[in-house]
Amino acid sequence: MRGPSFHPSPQEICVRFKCKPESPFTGCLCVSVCRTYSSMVSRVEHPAAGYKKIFETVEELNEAIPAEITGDIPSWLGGSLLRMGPGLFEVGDEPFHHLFDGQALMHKFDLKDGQVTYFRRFIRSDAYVRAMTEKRIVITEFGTAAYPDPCKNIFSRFFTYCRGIEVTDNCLVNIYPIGEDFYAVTETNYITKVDPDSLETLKKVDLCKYLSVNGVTAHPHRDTDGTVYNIGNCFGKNMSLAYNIIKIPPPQKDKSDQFEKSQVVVQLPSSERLKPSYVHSFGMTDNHFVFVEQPVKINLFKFLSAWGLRGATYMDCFESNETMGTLFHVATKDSGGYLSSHKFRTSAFNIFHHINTYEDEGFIVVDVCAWKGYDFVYNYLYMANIKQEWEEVKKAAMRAPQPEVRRYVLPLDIHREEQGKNLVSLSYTTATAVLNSDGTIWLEPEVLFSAPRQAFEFPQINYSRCCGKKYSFAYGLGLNHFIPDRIVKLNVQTKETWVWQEEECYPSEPVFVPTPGATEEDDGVLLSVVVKPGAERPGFLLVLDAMKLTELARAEVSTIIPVTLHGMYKP
Ligand SMILES: CCCCCCCCCCCCCCCC(=O)OC/C=C(C)/C=C/C=C(C)/C=C/C1=C(C)CCCC1(C)C
Ligand SMILES: [Fe+2]
Repeated sequence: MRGPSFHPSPQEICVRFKCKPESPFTGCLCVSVCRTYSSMVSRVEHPAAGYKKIFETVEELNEAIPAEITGDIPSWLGGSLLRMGPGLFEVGDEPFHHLFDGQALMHKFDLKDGQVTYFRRFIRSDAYVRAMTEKRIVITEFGTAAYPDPCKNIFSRFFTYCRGIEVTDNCLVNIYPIGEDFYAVTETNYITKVDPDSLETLKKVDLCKYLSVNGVTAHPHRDTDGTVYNIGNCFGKNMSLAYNIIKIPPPQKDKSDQFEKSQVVVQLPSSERLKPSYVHSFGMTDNHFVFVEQPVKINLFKFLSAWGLRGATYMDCFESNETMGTLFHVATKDSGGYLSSHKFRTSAFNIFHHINTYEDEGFIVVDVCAWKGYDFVYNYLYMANIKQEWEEVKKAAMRAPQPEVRRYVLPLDIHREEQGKNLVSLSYTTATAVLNSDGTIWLEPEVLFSAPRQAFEFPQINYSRCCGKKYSFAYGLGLNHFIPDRIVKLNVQTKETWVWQEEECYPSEPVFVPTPGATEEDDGVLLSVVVKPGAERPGFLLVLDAMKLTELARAEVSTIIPVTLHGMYKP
């Protein structure tokens, strides 16, 4: 299998060994050893279906375990890679059905003095603790319904329903700092304070106590002073619907509670009554917020009524709007003004991750990981889909929306007399924006990367240097029919790509860590947790040179590490 799978295509050369494509695919150095090549497109097949292992339950660890290192870890790299993901995929004989349901497991690779250790603990959320105590799924998760306790009599079961549904606090999606504290998060109103050293669960915080939001994304933005911005749905009084952008200030001199000082800074109206769009991330430049209102909708009527129904889940409340296309909203950051005078529109796509957003010569450039069409991508992420045999996995992904990295360009200064013309005059992009007679602006993107069923997802950038600024490099996880099987670097200016890939290896989102004092944007390393199921030590922390995407080191442990979604590096 290995030869054909890893050989470069005729347009590519192997960056490590400079092998040229040969026909047939044999006898080339890169066939047996090359792990890096200069194309994004994967031709790797997974007939052994080793990826199933990353979706299986593991036990937490009582103490950190040592890793065996090969290669050289840069001496300046001392800190912790913290990551979140599902780690318990069933409770007794009750399975969690969706990828985003498993109970939150927090992972930590510690790097210190050339040594690496690995540790993991489950978050003691109410969802987890009660599942462990009652030995059943007690709290409804994203795609799995909790059923009432069969031991309770009919009256107490009735009252359980009448109390309404308990919103999940299963913080499996991400971890980030607020002030000096660290929070594991999902997308509901509950975030969980954790100790990043011991991985202990410290405190559950209900954001509804402080802010008018029903939940916030797991992808906040952070200013250099530590101010945290985020966006969430708000189902207000009289069913008024909005997307609220919130601001949590940095630690206060008087040590007062930051949450007490948090506030809604911008309110963006929902384009459809009773049906706000699902929001997973947003863009932030030095002066603006950008929110993309996608055709994946939360039907509030279903949301409020479905909870009374036996077996309903969050997934049951989503629906697609087949006619609205996709809307871009822009708001100013400082004065909290909403630029409502212009409506930016384009055709339908799903969006989960913004890559970066910046201002240039009076335009806002918005780079995103897009999935074409209005069909909800999460419909394809049920465990029953992604744990199938490889041929079935591929068949299911054929029907799903197709991924593409896109650049949209929004003009800020618009004049009525410019109707029908392309308003984008940036020299380096083919993206267009045309003013219509009804005052709306129709956007067409520039495609930065596209290959059938090969996604560039879970994007990362050199955040501290480039967030909100013109930049060159994005790093991402390559999904092959939804299976994560490579790490990719994309030059968003030239569209050049680099790939790290190894047979039977399943990596995670690559986290960029800059070299101290670096002058180049891509001077640093990428950290990714990789699973290699058949290996003697099947889990490892991979350290890549972010410039060349070549391996610097790996630190292997003798345990499988289940799939992780997002995380951070704590220096
Ligand atoms: C790492 C490899 C994974 C392998 C396959 C991945 C394929 C991915 C393809 C697309 C990219 C998608 C990225 C999504 C990443 C992610 O982490 O998503 C997790 C999201 C979760 C768990 C969302 C939970 C949201 C909830 C519980 C929302 C609840 C609510 C409503 C639905 C409406 C009312 C408000 C409320 C309660 C907040
Ligand atoms: Fe995400």
